[in-house]
Amino acid sequence: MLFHVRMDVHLPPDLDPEVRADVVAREKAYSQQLQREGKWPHLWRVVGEYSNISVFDVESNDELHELLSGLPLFPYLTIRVTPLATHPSKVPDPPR
Ligand SMILES: O=C(O)CC1=CCC(=O)O1
Repeated sequence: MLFHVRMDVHLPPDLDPEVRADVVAREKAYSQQLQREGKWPHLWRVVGEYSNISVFDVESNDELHELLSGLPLFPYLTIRVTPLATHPSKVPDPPR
């Protein structure tokens, strides 16, 4: 199941710089592990914003919720999830 996910990051400006660096480093490691596992196939920066547009490829709503709520940045995120379905006009991917 594919999900479009927008994450807007709201780190408090007065957050201790060491705490900030730690949570950002843990977020990077967590996201890169999920990318390697194929569960987070797209991660894009939104131009001019501290936000990303992502696509997750997971088995269920519950799995997506588990992955998102495990994000180290989760307490600082506004997350909007859009479930994706196949468009009827989509040309099939060529065989590999
Ligand atoms: O910077 C962001 O958009 C939040 C984030 C998601 C994965 C990551 O490493 O940072």
